[in-house]
This record gives sequence, structure tokens and C-alpha cells, in this order.
Amino acid sequence: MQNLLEALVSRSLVHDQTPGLQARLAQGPITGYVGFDPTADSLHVGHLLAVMSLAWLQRCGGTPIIVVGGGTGMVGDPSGKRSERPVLSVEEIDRNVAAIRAQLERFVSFEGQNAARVRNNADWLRAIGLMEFLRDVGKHFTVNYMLAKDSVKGRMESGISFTEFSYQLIQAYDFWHLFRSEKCELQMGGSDQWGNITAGAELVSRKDGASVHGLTFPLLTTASGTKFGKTEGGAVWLDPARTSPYKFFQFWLNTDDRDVERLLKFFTFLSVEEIAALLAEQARDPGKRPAQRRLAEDVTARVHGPDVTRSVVEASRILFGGTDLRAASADVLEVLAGEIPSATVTGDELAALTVADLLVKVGLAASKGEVRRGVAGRGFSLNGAVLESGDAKVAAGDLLAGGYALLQKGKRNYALVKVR
Ligand SMILES: Nc1ncnc2c1ncn2[C@@H]1O[C@H](COP(=O)(O)OP(=O)(O)OP(=O)(O)O)[C@@H](O)[C@H]1O
Ligand SMILES: N[C@@H](Cc1ccc(O)cc1)C(=O)O
Repeated sequence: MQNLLEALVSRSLVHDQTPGLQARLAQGPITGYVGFDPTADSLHVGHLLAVMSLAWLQRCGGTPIIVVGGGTGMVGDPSGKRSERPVLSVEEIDRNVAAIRAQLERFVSFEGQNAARVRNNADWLRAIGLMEFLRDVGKHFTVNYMLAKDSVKGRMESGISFTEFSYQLIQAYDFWHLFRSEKCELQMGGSDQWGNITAGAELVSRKDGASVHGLTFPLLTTASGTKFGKTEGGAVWLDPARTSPYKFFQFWLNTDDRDVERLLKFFTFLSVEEIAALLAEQARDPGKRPAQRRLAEDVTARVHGPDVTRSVVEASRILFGGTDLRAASADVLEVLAGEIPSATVTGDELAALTVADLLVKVGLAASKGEVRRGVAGRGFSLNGAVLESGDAKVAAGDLLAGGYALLQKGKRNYALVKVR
């Protein structure tokens, strides 16, 4: 079986590790965890590295524990944050926990000897009494130690509440609790989590005299310097209601050539040799972007499932040319209708409207005059065929699957009309 550290190092997934991890892994598979705080009702692609690290742990024979932070979410992690986190109500936290838990469960297997486990730290943290906590946990840390953490140092100017200052001890308690109750010996997280992870290892060592381990992965930025996972529209979410599977797919497809090798290593299970072969293919035919395509298909399938991915791949093929529209299924056109301007008309309305009316209705032209001029310049198409006249009507028999007509202005502007 593959060694976890070797697997992660070969994919440049290791930013930092505690001494002795290699030696511990040489003794056999390990139980390890990653925690996710319920700051929103969905994970975003920035969380996917953490999810992949748990999947690798399982592939290497280890037992992954997913911790959802119903307790820590009440406190707020200052790591990597320049200002205080907003306080969420307990109801909101519990709702978010349920939503992200369902997303996380898709990435690991709950079968076999090393089946994954899911834990909610609300179950142990919400019950702790303050006196007990100060005595049993707080006593093991000096304020000096806590002040030296980057998460706190970075806030010395702007200020940090006592609540967020204590966060490192709460996360430390989790690690100790999981060590005690499930023999969990490894915690992984983004590089911003290093301070919290090492505080946990410190607590286990102080209370139980045992050594446990930590591993962090790099915080991803793109070649253009932005934090990975953010677009102008904000974060790229896993929840299809927040980021449609089509936009999710496009996010990966648009990966810069300079980033694609790194992202294939991080976010797919393709072997290093398979990745090298894809890049060689890319070098031969850069226009087809086989590396980006494979990345986008692979990640979208893992997050949204193979059926949705097939529709999305097909829909993007339609917009980027080179497909026979007559072969498009109603599902695919429905995916497209969610992404491009569209309008719905009844059969009677269709019979009464000209194509020029429809182009104006969906916003591809401001007026019939614009349609006339555009048609003269062969600038509009209907279902892939250049429009010869704006006065034509769309016959029911010309409609695509699902009762759709695809209108197009120039190369890049599309709209759909759905006939009810
Ligand atoms: N670009 C990234 N690369 C690697 N890990 C990330 C990335 N973004 C987020 N993470 C990981 O996910 C965890 C949770 O992300 P968090 O909610 O703090 O970030 P965020 O939503 O990107 O925040 P914000 O945009 O408000 O800074 C982080 O602790 C970090 O370990
Ligand atoms: N602090 C982590 C989440 C986390 C919560 C509880 C833990 O025990 C571990 C990690 C984050 O903000 O990403």
C-alpha cells in the first residue's frame, strides 16, 4: 500500500509536517482528521484540498475522521482572518453543519475496515463547563505561547476578542478528545491551521505524554496571484444552488496553462504519469486544452456526479462550437437555459412572433432595425443556421429537443426560447 506522506509529497500537497510523522507512518496506517467550520451552508473549492487529503489518507489505508464544527463554529477561528468573524446563531450553525456534512460525505467511503467517520464537535464542546475547561485545558498553555501564534500576532494591531483568542485551545481540545476517544494521531489542514494543529499536539503531549502529528497543505493561489477559488463573483461553491454545475465546470476549464499541472495533482487522483501524458498531449494541441478538460470533468464528476457532468460538458460544447444541435438532449438544453438569457413563450405566441421579435424579446437585439442590419451582415443564427430574414417564423417542427430554439448573435452571444 502507498505511504500517505509519499503520496502527498509526490503531489506537492505538503507544506509543513511535525517531526516524526514519517516514522509513525512507517509503522502502519493512521487515523487522521480534518475539521470544517460551518461558516456558510456550503463548502467552496478552497476546502477541496482538505477533502482530497482525507481521501488520500483513506486510499493509503488510514481511517479518516471528518469533524464538522458545531462547537468551534460558535467561537470563530481567527486564522488567516484580518477581522473578527460574525457571530452566527446556534440554529444557523446547526443548519450549516447539516449542509456541509452532506457535501463532505461524498468524498470518502463509509465501507470497509477503514470506513470514514463523521463527528460534530458540538457533541463534546457544547457540554464543557468553563471552570473545568480553564482548569483542565487552559492550565497547560501560557498566554505567551498563545500570543506567539500567527493567528493572534496578525491581529495585535486591529484587535482580537477573548473569544477568538481562545479558539486555538478549543481546536486543541478536539484533537485531544479524538486521540483519547478514537486513537486519532494525525490532524491535517490548510497552512493557516498550523498554529491550531500544533496547539493540539501540545495538549496531547501535556495531558497524556503521547506524540501526535500534524500536516498542512499549501494555501493555493493562482498564477495571477489571486486566492484560489475566488472569482470576481466571489467564491466558487460546491452547492449547485450557489454555483451552478455549469459555472463550476467552466471555473476549472478556464484554468490558466501555468496552473493546470499543479491543479491536476491537487484535485484529481490521476497518476503522475497520466498527468505527464495529458500535458504532452496539451503541448501537441494546445487549442483543445485536454488538460483543463480532464481536470474540469474529473472534479465536476466528483462533486456533482457523472450524469450532471455529462449534461454540463455537452452544454459547454454547444456554446463553444462544434456540435450538432439536433443531437442535443432536452436535459442539456435545460442546463444551458439556466446559464444564458432565455424566455418562455406559448405555442400560440410562437405562431404569432417573427424571429426578429424573438431576438428582441430575449435581448439579443435592441430593436427590429438592429435585427435587419444584423441579418444583412449574416450576424444572427437560429439553431445553428445563419438567419436569412428576420421576418421568418419558427415552425414547431424546427424546435430542438424539449421545445427549445437557440438564437445566436455573432460568435459568442446566445439565448434560448422555450416553447411551452
Ligand atoms: N485557496 C485555498 N487554498 C487552500 N486551502 C484553502 C483555501 N481557501 C480556504 N482554504 C482552507 O479552507 C479553510 C476554511 O476556509 P475559510 O472559510 O477560512 O476561508 P475562506 O472562505 O476562503 O475565507 P475568506 O474568503 O473569508 O478569507 C481554511 O482554513 C483553509 O485551510
Ligand atoms: N479551524 C478550522 C476548522 C476546524 C474546526 C475544528 C477542528 O477540530 C479542526 C479544524 C478552520 O477554520 O478551517
